[in-house]
Amino acid sequence: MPLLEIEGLTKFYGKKKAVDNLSFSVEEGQIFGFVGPNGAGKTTTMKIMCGLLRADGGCVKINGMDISKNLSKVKALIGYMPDFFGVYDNLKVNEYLEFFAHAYRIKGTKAQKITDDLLELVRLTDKKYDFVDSLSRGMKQRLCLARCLIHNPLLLVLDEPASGMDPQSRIEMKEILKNLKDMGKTIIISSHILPELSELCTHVGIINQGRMVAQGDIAQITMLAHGTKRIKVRFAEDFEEALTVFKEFPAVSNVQVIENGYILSFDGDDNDMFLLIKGLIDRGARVCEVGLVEGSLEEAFMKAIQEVEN
Ligand SMILES: Nc1ncnc2c1ncn2[C@@H]1O[C@H](COP(=O)(O)OP(=O)(O)OP(=O)(O)O)[C@@H](O)[C@H]1O
Repeated sequence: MPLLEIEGLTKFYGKKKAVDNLSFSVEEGQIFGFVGPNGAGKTTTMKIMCGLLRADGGCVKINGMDISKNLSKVKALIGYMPDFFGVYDNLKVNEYLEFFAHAYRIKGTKAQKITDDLLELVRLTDKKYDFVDSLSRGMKQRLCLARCLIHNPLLLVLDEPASGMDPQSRIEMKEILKNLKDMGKTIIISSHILPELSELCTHVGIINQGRMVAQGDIAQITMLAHGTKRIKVRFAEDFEEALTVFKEFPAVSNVQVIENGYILSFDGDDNDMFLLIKGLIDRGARVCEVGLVEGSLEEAFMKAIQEVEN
């Protein structure tokens, strides 16, 4: 059973259809990138899945429970980070986290221990006694992330967690999200910053005009851009004979030269890949790297969006 299951979700604002018959699911342990242009319907979908907005049609299930029938139980399973951070006059960082801990009925030394652990996780331990409003935007967003984790939720829903951050803060946020991934958290993260998502996410859903236009794991989404997988093969030293070997394999096309290697389109299965690597080694190649080319998520995104618009 998937941790999150969305089926036929629809939401209107007046006559405007913001979410249009949207369906997707997220399994435990996945990091699901929710990608789309401005106004695509990401925030609306995330708010519905966290029980903050009511849908006009369709259904959201968390851990098999229908959110419309089990709102308080489901809310306890989710940590939601909105795309804005409020103003907190005269509240210090530790007071802020303890305040939210109390809201979850976590009190006393337990609340203090959770505060300390979370501040360490989001790298704000040295800001513990600073006023929240004195923090930089990046620090506030990290604090907001810590707040979402107080009740140890099963599912984290993060709406543009790195928006408006400088490059350094974005890197810090990405490192923290990687830590959460390593801890086995299931995360849905919306973003415009596609290349960053490709490093972090295991799966991606591309949304446009309220509809899911493409979804799959990173390899499937990357394939969208080229029609096939893009593979990088590198050798310990220059190996020009590779071009002859590639010609013997119909699965290989579109070969591009890089330093000590090649990037190629590969339309084959694991056995074809084994035979290709074996073929190269048998001809004397010192193969030192074979891997999927990432970073073409941007192209897949543009392609998916264009296909819908045409
Ligand atoms: N409260 C509202 N009232 C009316 N229309 C709204 C409201 N909230 C969102 N919309 C509209 O619904 C559509 C989807 O908005 P939503 O904020 O969900 O998109 P988004 O993908 O999160 O966009 P962004 O990346 O800009 O945050 C947009 O056309 C938006 O203008």
